[in-house]
Amino acid sequence: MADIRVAVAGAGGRMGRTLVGAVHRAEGMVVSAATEQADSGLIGLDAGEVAGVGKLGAALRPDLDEVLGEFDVLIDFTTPDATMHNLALCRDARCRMVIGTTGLSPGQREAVSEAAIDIALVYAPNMSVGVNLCFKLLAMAAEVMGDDVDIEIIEAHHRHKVDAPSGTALRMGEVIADTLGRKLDDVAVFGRHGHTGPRERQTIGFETIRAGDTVGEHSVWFAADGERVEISHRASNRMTFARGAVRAAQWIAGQERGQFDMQDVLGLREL
Ligand SMILES: NC(=O)C1=CN([C@@H]2O[C@H](COP(=O)(O)OP(=O)(O)OC[C@H]3O[C@@H](n4cnc5c(N)ncnc54)[C@H](OP(=O)(O)O)[C@@H]3O)[C@@H](O)[C@H]2O)C=CC1
Ligand SMILES: O=C(O)C1=N[C@H](C(=O)O)C[C@H](O)C1
Repeated sequence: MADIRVAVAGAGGRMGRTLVGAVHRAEGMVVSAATEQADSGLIGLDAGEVAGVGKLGAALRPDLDEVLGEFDVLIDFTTPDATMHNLALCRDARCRMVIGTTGLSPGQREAVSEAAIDIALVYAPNMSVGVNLCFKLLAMAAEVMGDDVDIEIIEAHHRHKVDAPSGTALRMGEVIADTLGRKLDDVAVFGRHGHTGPRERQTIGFETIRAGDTVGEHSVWFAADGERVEISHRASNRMTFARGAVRAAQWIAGQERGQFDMQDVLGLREL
């Protein structure tokens, strides 16, 4: 079987460089194209050299439309606007996508779902196996502990992160709210300050820490009187996300159309 040709969007970024390395090392896959922001000083450089894995023959281009036809799957960990631009191009060209970008607005999430009418894509705020296992554990904890506990989601990331709470924390909130029959938009409380009054049991709280080079940490408290369950995940390097994205790219190459997430890729949906 021919190698899967992968394009990496934002290949000069923290995740982009890690993804180039992960795809390069993966069996049956090649980095065939790469993009960066149009005014980036990296334009024209080789994606492999930027990622520190040696020359790969894929120069960083300023727009995905220049490399349409040169890839089978696009892996996109960039910004919401860049992802929307690439989504439209991939939809028109019928190319598959793996989207890791977080901070999408409700309208942008809707656009992802609409594009999946025509193309196959994986869209997930966290591609690590551990976090996706945690989503299952959270549903189980919410089911068992139900309305008798206070639920708080605490996340910490590096100082460069631009969206808050993290996409993972929001997805954790959605999983818990869905399990409890609550609507996250109605019960979410984002940080607290001043005279807040006592806590309302139905709320789900979000606390955000941005500090140093923290890769990504999430902890969910189910707190009752007399005991507390904590479900926590700590990523210590970005390769854990990149390896998940590579698995997603391999998996989505076998799909024709539809929106999927890492629960599908990892076979966790029916567990
Ligand atoms: N789903 C998951 O498992 C994970 C998701 N993420 C998410 O991935 C995203 C990226 O994170 P991170 O790598 O840390 O961020 P970075 O800012 O390091 O990387 C984003 C890259 O995209 C580039 N970029 C911006 N606009 C365009 C464009 N129009 N075309 C091509 N490239 C563009 C940026 O260039 P410039 O710097 O010049 O603006 C930058 O190099 C975030 O949303 C983050 O939350 C992160 C880790 C795991
Ligand atoms: O920006 C990051 O770094 C990360 N973003 C993702 C998120 O917002 O959930 C996933 C991971 O925690 C790292």
